[in-house]
Amino acid sequence: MSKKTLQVRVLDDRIGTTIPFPEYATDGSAGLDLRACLEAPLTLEPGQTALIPTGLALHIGDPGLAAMILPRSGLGHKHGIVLGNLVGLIDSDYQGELMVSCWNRGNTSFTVTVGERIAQMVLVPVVQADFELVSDFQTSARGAGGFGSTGRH
Ligand SMILES: O=c1ccn([C@H]2C[C@H](O)[C@@H](COP(=O)(O)OP(=O)(O)OP(=O)(O)O)O2)c(=O)[nH]1
Ligand SMILES: [Mg+2]
Repeated sequence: MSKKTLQVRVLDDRIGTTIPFPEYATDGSAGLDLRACLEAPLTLEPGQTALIPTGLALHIGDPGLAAMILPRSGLGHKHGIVLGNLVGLIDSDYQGELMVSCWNRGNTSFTVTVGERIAQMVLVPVVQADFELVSDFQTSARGAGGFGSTGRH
C-alpha cells in the first residue's frame, strides 16, 4: 500500500460532526465512501438523476494522480443507485466541491438520507501521453483486429 497526503477543505460544518469525514473502512479498502451532504433527504424517482454535494473539496495537486468516483456495489446492485456519469473523474488541478451525480436506474424510488454513503472514491495513478506521429506501426500479434476478433463475436 502506498500513502499520500492530500489537501482537503471542509465546506460544510456538519462534516466531522453529524456527517462523518470520509475514511477507509478497512486497512485493505481501495475506496473511501463519500457521503451525501444534503440539507434534507432526497427522493430519486426511477430514471431521475441528482447532483449531490459532498461538502468537501480536494486538491490532489499532483498530475501523476487522479481520483475516480465509482458506485457502491450494494447500492448499485440492490437499489439501482449508480452514477449519472457512470464514473466520475477528478482532475489533479480541480479545487471545487466534490460532487456525486446519483442516478436511479432502477424501477422503484429511492430516498438518499442526509450523510448516507452514496459513492466511493479511489485515488489512481495517471500518465500523461506525449504523441509521436508515425505513418505505420510495427505489426503486433493483434494488429487492427478488434471487437471479438480473438473469439466469439
Ligand atoms: O463525478 C464527478 C466528476 C467530476 N467532478 C469535478 C472534478 C473534475 O475535475 C471536474 C470536471 O470533470 P470532467 O472533466 O469529467 O467534466 P467535463 O464535462 O469535461 O468538464 P470540464 O470542461 O470542466 O473539464 O468536475 C466531480 O466533482 N464529480
Ligand atoms: Mg473535462
